[in-house]
Amino acid sequence: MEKTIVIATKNEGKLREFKEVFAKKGIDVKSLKDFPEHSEIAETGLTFEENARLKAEGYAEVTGLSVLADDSGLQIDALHGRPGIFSARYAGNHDDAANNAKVLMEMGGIPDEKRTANFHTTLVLRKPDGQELIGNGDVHGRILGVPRGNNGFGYDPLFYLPEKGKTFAELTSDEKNQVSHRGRAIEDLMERFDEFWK
Ligand SMILES: O=c1nc[nH]c2c1ncn2[C@H]1C[C@H](O)[C@@H](COP(=O)(O)OP(=O)(O)OP(=O)(O)O)O1
Ligand SMILES: [Mg+2]
Repeated sequence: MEKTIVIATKNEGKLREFKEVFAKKGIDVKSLKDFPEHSEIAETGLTFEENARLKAEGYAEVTGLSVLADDSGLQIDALHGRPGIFSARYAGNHDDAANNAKVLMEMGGIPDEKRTANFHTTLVLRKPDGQELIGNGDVHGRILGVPRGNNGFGYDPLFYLPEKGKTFAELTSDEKNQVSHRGRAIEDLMERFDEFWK
């Protein structure tokens, strides 16, 4: 039985979260750092699933191993679901501070009760033979007017979880993994993982 999964992301924040969760499950994970040749995959899909699949396929070619790719983003109701699949390149390309500033500017003047949003993750796990396992996860919260907290990455300082009374950036990584879109997508995938992996 093959034992290694390559986490095919260039995002250090995602990689940290995946490593924590998979280590607890006793699964050996590698990252793109273990493979010297890996140019970035263009995310030309129209959905999270299409983009995750493009990354899984692209990096499977590079590594020849089983690959897990994540496509995720923040969907803000008042912005009609934006930034959505464009979350990483909303303002600057992979510039978290610029992306957060753009969201805050666009949300200016929108009252608390209309600041609802959700984070979404779609995971595509692809075996070398092309078989796929897909997982999805969502978490609902609100967009603050002022960033709070120093943990996490991306839009975490703006994403407030009412039931915790904290933003994602104020949670420990364990706490975040228990409730986050990514944590839930991993759980969703894991429900069917054993059957897929054997
Ligand atoms: O838990 C999260 N907490 C805060 N922000 C998050 C989270 N999860 C996704 N995000 C944001 C970051 C990025 O702006 C976009 C994902 O874009 P996405 O293309 O999936 O990832 P990426 O380009 O950073 O790395 P890669 O494509 O190599 O996996 O959504
Ligand atoms: Mg990306």
